[in-house]
Amino acid sequence: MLDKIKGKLVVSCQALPDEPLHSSFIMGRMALAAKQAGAAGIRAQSKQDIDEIKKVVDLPVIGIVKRNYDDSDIYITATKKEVDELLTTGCEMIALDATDRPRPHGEKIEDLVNYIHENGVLAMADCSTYEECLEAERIGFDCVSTTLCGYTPYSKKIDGPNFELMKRLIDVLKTPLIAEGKINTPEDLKKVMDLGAYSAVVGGAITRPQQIAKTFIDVL
Ligand SMILES: CC(=O)N[C@H](C=O)[C@@H](O)[C@H](O)[C@H](O)COP(=O)(O)O
Repeated sequence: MLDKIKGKLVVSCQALPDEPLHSSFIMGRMALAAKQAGAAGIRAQSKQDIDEIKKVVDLPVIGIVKRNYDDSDIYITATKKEVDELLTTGCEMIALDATDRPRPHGEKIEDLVNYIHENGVLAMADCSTYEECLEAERIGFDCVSTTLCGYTPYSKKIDGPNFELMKRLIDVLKTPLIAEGKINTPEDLKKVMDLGAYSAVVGGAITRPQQIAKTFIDVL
């Protein structure tokens, strides 16, 4: 999968239950639209959505399951239960929260990564800081991403992509850096790829119409 997405765009097709497009059928059509536009991969949430997407497009999929737990703030593929759900889908890569926060039931990130690898699937680390990306590389993730930058209480919140963080990471990591999070324009995407990102994931700016409509309404 990593060869297929190198230098190319992955489109995240997600709509949670509280979003207007929440529907596996619609996520499948979003994935088809992304494929027709030339996307090299899809990032998707939930077994149901991934099963549908796999029926409609033959692109590699980064799978996640978002689920909240009472004993942890981690919600992106938090435990083995979510990994097991994803392993039934045939997704090529599983992304999981790799932030420096306790996981539900005291589960350990190293155990989850080993388990994913034992099942022949790649593992992507969704991180929020420089240090977390380095630790993810040490643990043995196949690629690391900036997905959660600005979404942990201790990471820097900015409106667009954190170019500075990406540049610092690209300079030191041997593991591919996937740029993800708040890539809101084609210019943002060009910039992260010019910095040396291995690949990039764009979500809301392509697949969340409520977010896209707001960018127009906000200028009025
Ligand atoms: C923080 C979090 O939960 N991010 C999620 C991770 O899968 C998605 O909601 C984002 O859409 C995805 O990361 C792509 O980012 P953006 O939509 O900004 O292009």
